[in-house]
Amino acid sequence: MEMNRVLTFYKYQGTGNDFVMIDNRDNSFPKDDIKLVAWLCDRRFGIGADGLILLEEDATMDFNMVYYNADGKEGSMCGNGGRCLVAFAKFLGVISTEAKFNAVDGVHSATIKGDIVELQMGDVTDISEKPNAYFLNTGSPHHVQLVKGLQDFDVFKEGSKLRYGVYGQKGSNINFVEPLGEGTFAVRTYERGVEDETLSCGTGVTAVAIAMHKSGKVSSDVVNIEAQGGKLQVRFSVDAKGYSNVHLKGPATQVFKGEVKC
Ligand SMILES: N[C@H](CCC[C@H](N)C(=O)O)C(=O)O
Repeated sequence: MEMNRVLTFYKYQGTGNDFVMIDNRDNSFPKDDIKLVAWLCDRRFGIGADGLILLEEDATMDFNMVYYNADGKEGSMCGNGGRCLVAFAKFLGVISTEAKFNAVDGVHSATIKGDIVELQMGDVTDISEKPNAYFLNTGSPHHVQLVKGLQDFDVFKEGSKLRYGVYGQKGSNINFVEPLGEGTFAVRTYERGVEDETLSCGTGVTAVAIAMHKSGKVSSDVVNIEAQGGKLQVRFSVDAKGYSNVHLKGPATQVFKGEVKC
């Protein structure tokens, strides 16, 4: 590491899924430095986060989102990170109450009111049914499995077993779900790229809501999810082609600003 560069960063969290945010509109961030990103995300040697996100200029949209998992590698879409980035864009004065931005899986629109960010996610048409689970892509790949006794469930052990054993090197994020009552589900997620349980996963929660609707466990087009780190809401439209107009809603908060030598 260079150690003579001083990087200004902001720390954000959305239902306990936390991110280092960097304003990279001047393109000064060394984007290919996997080791640097992994170190910034390290909870003991660095700042600590589930991921790192760059806010960049975009030719046609309000901004561009670049997302890295805590392992330093560029990840697929991150729903909570996207919501936090909208809050960061508002803080920077890049947007006011509405945003349209580019991310790795395409264009997203969003609205922000106070610290509540509602983010439109991609349409979902392919949902594969497995013996006792569902697999779908909501910007990131997600395995969704119903379990009993979720609070005592060994998410790390069972999650990593499925992540590597069933989905191989490329892997998948693994969500375990338990119904809590009409239209409400508790969810715990093992995240690929973090290789651990996180307190919340936005694309995961979105996948759970859609899979629960698909399986008939909920009939409403608004689904409430209680993640370990807080509550999120998912709504969608459904027709013969699949799920569209998918929205993920919940809080996104700035925690602190800092400078790091690297
Ligand atoms: N925490 C993220 C998911 C990141 C997906 C990532 N772990 C990957 O599979 O690349 C979210 O809120 O949607």
